[in-house]
Amino acid sequence: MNSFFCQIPKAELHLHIEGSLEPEMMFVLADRNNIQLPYKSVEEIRAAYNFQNLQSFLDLYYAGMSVLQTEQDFYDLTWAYMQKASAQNVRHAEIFFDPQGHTSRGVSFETVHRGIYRALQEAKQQLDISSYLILCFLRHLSAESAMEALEQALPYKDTIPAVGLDSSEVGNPPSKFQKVFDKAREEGFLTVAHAGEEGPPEYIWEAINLLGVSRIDHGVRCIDDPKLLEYLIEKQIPLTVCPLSNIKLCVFDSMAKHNIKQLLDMGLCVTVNSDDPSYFGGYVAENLQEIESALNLSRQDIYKLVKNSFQATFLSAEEKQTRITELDEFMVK
Ligand SMILES: Nc1ncnc2[nH]cnc12
Ligand SMILES: [Zn+2]
Repeated sequence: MNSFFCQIPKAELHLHIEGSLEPEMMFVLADRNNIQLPYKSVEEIRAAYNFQNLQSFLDLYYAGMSVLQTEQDFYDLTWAYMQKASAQNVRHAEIFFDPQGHTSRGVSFETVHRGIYRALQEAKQQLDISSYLILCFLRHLSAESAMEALEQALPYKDTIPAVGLDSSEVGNPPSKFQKVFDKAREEGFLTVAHAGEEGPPEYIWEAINLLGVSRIDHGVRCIDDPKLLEYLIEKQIPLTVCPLSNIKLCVFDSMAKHNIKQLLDMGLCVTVNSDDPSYFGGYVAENLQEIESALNLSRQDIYKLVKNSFQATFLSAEEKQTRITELDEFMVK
């Protein structure tokens, strides 16, 4: 790893905490909770991470989650990610969690939230990384189930500034969750949604027009709709792009064919993120390094992507500026 990509101050805005579960920890937690894994070794787990599309990944992702049972498990998972983020000079992280993936297995919302949130608070104190939590609804489940998850989150509203939408995209358009997102916005949540990862540009329009999102997660298929491109540029609606994820899930055939440089050059507010780093082979610094070499990015391109990452956060204008100043100081060193 080139140290520049580790050291440049950055924000991460698209990270599923459950997708940061490394195979080593999967074994430790399985042992601790007396769970039998269908793998004999860490190498065997990594060898299974060969995906044809989003669904083939999600099947393993939900199976992997089963080792997360106690508050301590969620704490350990989150603390491990924050240490990794600290080593890559992530200055601010906005982190997704999937409560329905846990409550459906009998783990309470409170257990999940307490473990994750405690680790985030400690990371603020000990590692000086700020963070926000984003509750994601699983779109392959019903709107009623999402509404239930929202109700469960209300007592924790002060610690969860936003809600999002993830899981199997095609066939589960944003419109399915319009009422849930209406209620979430009434309750004061900001909103984001995965859209245009595998699904069509129409889903990006729906996320904007029906769910009122502040950012689009992935969004790379906006390239198929010139009017949408124009709109995203004009409004500077950020896209949280995840290059290694897109290659592992066959959204693009190779990194050389990824459209992030094209989107950046057109003036979209694109950012680089890791999605599910343990499954896709890299955290945010590895994502930056991979696109730099495959797409011949300049230092100015990298600077712009990282600056966008701060601009696209839910931090206040003043907090954004503090971090951008730190970035500017790093660049002239
Ligand atoms: N890349 C992705 N797309 C949709 N849902 C997800 N959940 C975890 N990672 C995801
Ligand atoms: Zn994602």
